[in-house]
Amino acid sequence: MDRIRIRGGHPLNGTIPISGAKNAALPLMIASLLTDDILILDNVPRLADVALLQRILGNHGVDVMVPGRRAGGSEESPQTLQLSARAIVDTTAPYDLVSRMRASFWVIGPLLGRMGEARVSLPGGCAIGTRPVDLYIYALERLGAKIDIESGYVVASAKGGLKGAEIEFPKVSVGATHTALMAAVLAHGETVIRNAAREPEIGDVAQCLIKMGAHIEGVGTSTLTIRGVPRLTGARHAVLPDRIETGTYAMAVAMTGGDVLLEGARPELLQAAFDVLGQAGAEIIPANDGVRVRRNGAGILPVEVTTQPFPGFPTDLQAQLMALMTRADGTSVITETIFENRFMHVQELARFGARIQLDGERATIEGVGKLKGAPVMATDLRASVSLVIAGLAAEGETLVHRVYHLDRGFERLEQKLSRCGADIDRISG
Ligand SMILES: CC(=O)N[C@H]1[C@@H](OP(=O)(O)OP(=O)(O)OC[C@H]2O[C@@H](n3ccc(=O)[nH]c3=O)[C@H](O)[C@@H]2O)O[C@H](CO)[C@@H](O)[C@@H]1O
Ligand SMILES: C=C(OP(=O)(O)O)C(=O)O
Repeated sequence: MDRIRIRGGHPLNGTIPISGAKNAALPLMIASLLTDDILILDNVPRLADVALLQRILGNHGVDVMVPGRRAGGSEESPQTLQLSARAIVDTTAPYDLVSRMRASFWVIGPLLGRMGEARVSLPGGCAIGTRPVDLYIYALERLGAKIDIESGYVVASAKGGLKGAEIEFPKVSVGATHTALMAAVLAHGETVIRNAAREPEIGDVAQCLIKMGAHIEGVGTSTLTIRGVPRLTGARHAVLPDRIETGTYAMAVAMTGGDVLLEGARPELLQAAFDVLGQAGAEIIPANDGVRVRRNGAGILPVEVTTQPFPGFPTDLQAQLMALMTRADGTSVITETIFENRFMHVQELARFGARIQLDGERATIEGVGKLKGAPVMATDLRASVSLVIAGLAAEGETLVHRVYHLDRGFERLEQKLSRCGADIDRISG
């Protein structure tokens, strides 16, 4: 199995291109199930999750084509996918595929909306908590679906079609909002989703659905009003830039010192994270073609941060911030309120010599003068990249095992970092 080797201690300087967002590309690809026309998606990142979702969609009958590359194009150019769900041949999403990726469960909304039935395995994804699906079931039942759980599958049917309804989520959920939205666009009548998640990736999907002919009001707010239409058409849409990848590299620069342009990044997508980085002593400078992040000379200052749904500080950057705070001049407190078990990086960061104490949802991080490289391994995507950030600043060699987590969510990670001066490479096999 591949490993990433890092020899720490080099500042980062240069340009890092930001890829399309994984967490937008996945639901956008799933939206292709809603139409028998062609959906063209530009700026799709080359990630293991995207490849796996192509297989899952293929199982339902979706043809996924990668149109001929432009002259001069390469593996580094953003990818365009053409998705055609002319005929849905199977409404079952099987365990062996869905158990590997949380977002694949979201096919349940479009399958139910278009076909009136779906049989989808309960999902897997990063091991960061129990991750129940009660809110999805609540939303689909409100839309008139009959739901049963049978042998690990959610079996949903709506023979006469879904019917618009009031859906008020008791808790903010990204996936349940995506699912309710994608189910409601083809329902009869009006749906109002209250306490909807406001993550920018939901707005991106809503904008694409509008291009496909959906009627959606309130995009970007916590109340979405959807007037169902009988059919959607094809469209062309570019995936928005990845705010979590942006924040991750920003924290890497804050950790190592240096000056990097995050090309194509949109700062308004992660204002809360940039505010925290500013408090920590990094300079965040908006540029025409992205955002510059710089830390030259100054030490890293400790912070107190609580994860929240958007527009708050994202849980998907919590592990990376913790890695940064291991080197702060003082004690930081990070409170994780979204997932109850998202601290798997703590024991691995300790291998570098970090001092972190856990008390329920609170982590107290006492900054240390230096980290020392170590063999490490993480059980989820963002935790894995937090170990890369620690390794970039640690003395000596770090080996990050179980690289497949990183490949789920970070495109060409070692290339992007090595071009900015990091000593990092992949050991295959
Ligand atoms: C592919 C993707 O976009 N994944 C993101 C998505 O995950 P995901 O959509 O799984 O996260 P949710 O927003 O649904 O989860 C938020 C909280 O709601 C709880 N919950 C959720 C559904 C439900 O039916 N019942 C319930 O209790 C979860 O256990 C969690 O405590 O949003 C998370 C929160 O920003 C991010 O960390 C993930 O990267
Ligand atoms: C938790 C994540 O992914 P997933 O929801 O697919 O497990 C993530 O992107 O950080």
